[in-house]
Amino acid sequence: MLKWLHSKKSWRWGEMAVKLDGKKLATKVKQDLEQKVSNLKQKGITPKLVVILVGSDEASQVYVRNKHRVAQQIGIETQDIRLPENTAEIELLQLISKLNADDTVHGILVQLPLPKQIDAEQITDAIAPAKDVDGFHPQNVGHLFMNDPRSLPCTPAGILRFFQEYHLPLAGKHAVIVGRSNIVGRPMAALLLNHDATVTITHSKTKNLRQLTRQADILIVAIGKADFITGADVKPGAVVIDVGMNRNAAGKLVGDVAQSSVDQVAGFLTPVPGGVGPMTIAMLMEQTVKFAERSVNCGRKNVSNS
Ligand SMILES: Nc1nc2c(c(=O)[nH]1)N[C@@H](CN(C=O)c1ccc(C(=O)N[C@@H](CCC(=O)O)C(=O)O)cc1)CN2
Ligand SMILES: [Mg+2]
Repeated sequence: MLKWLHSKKSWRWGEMAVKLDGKKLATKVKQDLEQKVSNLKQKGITPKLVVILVGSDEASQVYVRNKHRVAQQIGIETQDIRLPENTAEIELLQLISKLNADDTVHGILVQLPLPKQIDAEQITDAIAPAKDVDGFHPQNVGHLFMNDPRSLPCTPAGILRFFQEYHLPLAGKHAVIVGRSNIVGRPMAALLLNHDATVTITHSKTKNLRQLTRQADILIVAIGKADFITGADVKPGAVVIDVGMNRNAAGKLVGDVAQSSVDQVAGFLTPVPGGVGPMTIAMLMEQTVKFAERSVNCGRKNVSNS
């Protein structure tokens, strides 16, 4: 654990929130992974991640490019599969089936969102649970909810890592999650529950939502609305995690939290950009390396390197 990451300082009234630095933490995770990848390569295994992008969504292209860049920095082999916007669901299913059977591939990721003719649920169901680096397969979701996680969705995993690295306690704390998506809100709730937090999930139909957020020791906001949470909605000293990524009128990337007002009230706060986002990609790399390590333990070698 690196000393510079975690502040032992406790928050006091009138102080600005301590920034939870996702860029720094992601750098540390990636450095640790470089060593693990090098160890694997000595055993004849090169971790391999396949990323599939269907269509030409601009933001997705940026995220996918970043995934390949970070993987290559660490020494993970990647395969970049681009399919046209009008790809039929069956074509994607056939591709996944081939990749499931390929022993050189440790992780398969289909970038979301998908074009409307493709049912994302059919696709996540088709990826072999042992290669599901996104943790979206129902089997992996079930294991997570039974407190026996096999593969974690990357954004919640990255959020959990902040708590661990900054020594922020979870047991007995009241965590309020704003948003109930399959990618963030629901798995986040399971993960926090597994760490003994008391969890409330809120969403668009929740009555008196702001009364709940004001009671939160830990507030996780993933609702997709700029400035949805302000300082008035936050308990003094709370840990606030901003998962939002919205473009404001000036085209600037902003979260779901009004950062300048929440900064005055919260004890700890993730910035946007540079908070949760970089950790999502770091966790994807960690999961890919874990799957490759697991393949060693199962006696499955990476054929191209063995
Ligand atoms: N199959 C998946 N699809 C999607 C996921 C996912 O986890 N699996 N999550 C998001 C997109 N995403 C990764 O895929 C992602 C989004 C943003 C970032 C990030 O680092 N953001 C930066 C800012 C980037 C910018 O300037 O635009 C930050 O917050 O600092 C990483 C990953 C939906 N799809
Ligand atoms: Mg299904």
